[in-house]
Amino acid sequence: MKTKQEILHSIHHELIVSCQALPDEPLHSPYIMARMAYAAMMGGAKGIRANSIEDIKEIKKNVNLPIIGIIKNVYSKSDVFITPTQKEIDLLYREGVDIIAIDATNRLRPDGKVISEVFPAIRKQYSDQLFMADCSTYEEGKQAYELGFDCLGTTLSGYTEYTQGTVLPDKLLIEKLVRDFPMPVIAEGGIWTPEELKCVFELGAYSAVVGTAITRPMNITKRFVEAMKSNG
Ligand SMILES: CC(=O)N[C@H](C=O)[C@@H](O)[C@H](O)[C@H](O)COP(=O)(O)O
Repeated sequence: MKTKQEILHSIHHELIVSCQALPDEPLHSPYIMARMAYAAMMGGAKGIRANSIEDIKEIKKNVNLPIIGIIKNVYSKSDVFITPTQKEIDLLYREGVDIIAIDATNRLRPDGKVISEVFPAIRKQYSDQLFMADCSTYEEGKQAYELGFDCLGTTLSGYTEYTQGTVLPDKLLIEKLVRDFPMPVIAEGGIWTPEELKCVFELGAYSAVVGTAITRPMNITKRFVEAMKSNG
């Protein structure tokens, strides 16, 4: 089994590809996500971000790369949907993923608590597990650093009510987190081009996750169609 340091080292300055398709997306299927992950590996990715136990199990059969695991679950009365409760964390831990990513925003979770109330017990219970904090702001990153997360992600910038409209990738957030916190900062969210990927690394990102631009053909098609229309 790899140590925490070995896992982090293996994704340092490397590309992680997010292979996700929710039930309402055209490619929703563990089989397809595993093929996506395999293609990403063949293309040179050094990590996979994946959602759900079903997808993770299938990806593991096909790909021998570190996995950032999440479980997206929508509960009523809460906007937190990326690994929102202890239940999803337990499932991911039992399945075994290299890094568990959790919503680390300041929003109320389905259990009525905020991350600063729930994470200390999780950190204690699963001391051998790497945790990534999916943040949307600098303050959330700071708090996650203080709470003992192992790496920070910019995943939720642009996706919380108070960050809506942020231009992605959120270069300013990446830059500030890198500057102030001596821990891996993973650039994630809205990286669409190789140039943008290069740029986030120049800003000091430890590694970067690219999802939609590689693994969501419907959205990629839309971009082409929209570009075509806007050019008359
Ligand atoms: C906000 C949210 O739900 N983000 C999710 C997090 O796991 C995924 O749907 C994204 O695809 C992933 O973050 C990668 O980002 P992008 O697809 O922009 O490269």
